[in-house]
Amino acid sequence: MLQKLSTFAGIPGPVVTIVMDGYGLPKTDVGSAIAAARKPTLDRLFAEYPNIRLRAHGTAVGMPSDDDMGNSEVGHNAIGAGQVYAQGAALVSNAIGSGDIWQGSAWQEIVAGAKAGRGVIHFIGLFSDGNVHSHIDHLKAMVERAKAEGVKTVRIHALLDGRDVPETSALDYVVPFEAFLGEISGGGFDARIASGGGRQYITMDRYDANWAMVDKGWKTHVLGQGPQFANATDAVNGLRERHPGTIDQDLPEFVIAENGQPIGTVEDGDSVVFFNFRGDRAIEITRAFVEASFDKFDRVRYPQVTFAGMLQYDGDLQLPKRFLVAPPAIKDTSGEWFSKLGIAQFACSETQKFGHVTYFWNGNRSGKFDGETWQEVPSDVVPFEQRPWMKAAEIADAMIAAIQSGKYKTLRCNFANGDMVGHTGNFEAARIAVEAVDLSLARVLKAIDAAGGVALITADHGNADEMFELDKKTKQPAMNKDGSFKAKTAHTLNPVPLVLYDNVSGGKLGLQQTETCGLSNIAATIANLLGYEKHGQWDDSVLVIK
Ligand SMILES: O=C(O)[C@H](O)COP(=O)(O)O
Ligand SMILES: [Mn+2]
Ligand SMILES: [Mn+2]
Repeated sequence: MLQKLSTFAGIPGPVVTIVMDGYGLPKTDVGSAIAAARKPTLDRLFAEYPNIRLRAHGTAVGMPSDDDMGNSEVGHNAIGAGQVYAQGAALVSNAIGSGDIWQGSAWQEIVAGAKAGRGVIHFIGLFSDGNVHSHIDHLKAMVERAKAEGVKTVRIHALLDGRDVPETSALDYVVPFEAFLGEISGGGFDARIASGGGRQYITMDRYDANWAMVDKGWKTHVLGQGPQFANATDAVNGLRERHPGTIDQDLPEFVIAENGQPIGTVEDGDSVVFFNFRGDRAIEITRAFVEASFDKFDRVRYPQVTFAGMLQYDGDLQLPKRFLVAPPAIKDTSGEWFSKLGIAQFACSETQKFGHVTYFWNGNRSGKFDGETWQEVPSDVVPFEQRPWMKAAEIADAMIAAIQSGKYKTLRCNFANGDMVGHTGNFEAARIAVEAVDLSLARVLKAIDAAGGVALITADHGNADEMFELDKKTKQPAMNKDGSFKAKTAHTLNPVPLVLYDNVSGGKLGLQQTETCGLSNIAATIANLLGYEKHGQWDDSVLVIK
């Protein structure tokens, strides 16, 4: 059990953690939608309350290197668990580096399954080096290994990124990869890209927000339905011509065909690897492949395949049963230990981030701990630049009601705006997104004051803080050929804030800035605010008790 602190009895009211998704602290205001936003409440918080910067990227959140940006999965894992675990990106690259992945039963079954059928392995996944959901080097290693093991045919179904990497960078990946596939093919081995499309258009929906995307992905990858091209390079060029101004993540589907016949439909006896390591956007398509009875859309045809995920995407639901690399086993999360103390906990977000503030927060656990209440506000199903306020007001409503109910000692929520609108690359919309969060924050803080509580206001990684690619030399926004600024849709490497909103302790509490402090220091800080020592496994608290 967590011990009581001897020096501090804890806050009388609730301790509320507010995650402003995608709200980083940039080095320069140039290109920052946050700096451009009118945000009186946030400005007041930074001017008047204790606040520090937390590391939210790279090794501080379990990524392979400090060149890797943070993301919502690893960020919420670190916040909720109070610890840093090596994450999917690092685990897969280590397993490939050591060769352990090839010895595992899942890879061997994939190869054996293909050989027992037509000799075909399909690899479906996000086609970039973003390292948030996948890495193209992992795909390359698997194609090489498949050939070495005597597999005859490889078909790749490439989801174009432009969201974790520059927004129109698809050809930077497709052209060299098609060249690589050309070189490695021959002598009875044939590896080609067979289908694909923008990741926000097909296949990679999450949290049941829009199954129609997955339906479209199935029709593209499995049934081979869609506009036909001779190869993926032609497809990207052709789709860009037909849909001017559309960025990679939103490009429609394409199918590679020969003599009018798609070259890579999925058939009985094939093997299929979904090569993303991250779970949120992998679960729905995985379900379509592994569930015998399935009612989310009409699959038309349900090929009997040997299916594996790069990781297991949901440990509780064992989805999928076959996976190439074991996910991190996250233990002793704050949710679990607060539950053991009998502390009632409330978690809320809108659909797009609901799993982040529940499942990821609790160490990739889909069930609730005793005493937890979760509330999901349904997200709009529109391009978010069209509704940048998203559901911030409704999340605030839910939080205020939960605070006023007096039932909960800790509450947490995620405002998705800075991140989801940041990913669109639309500066003006991102500015409005930040303003929407500011308005909602003001309302929640009022309710916290009335309940005698405190808030920790933070973020899981940056995004809206850099809306343009900056020129490395001039530090000014980089330009497209037509003179417009190059939009940046990806997360940033910037630190995030941690503000202690405290009108209760009379100045007794503060925050300690250290060189290494990061998201994993938040759980212990919450424990201290509740009047408890941290769990032995958690990273240190940054709370100062004067
Ligand atoms: O899935 C996405 O939308 C992006 O790749 C990463 O964003 P997230 O980590 O904030 O979800
Ligand atoms: Mn996020
Ligand atoms: Mn994001």
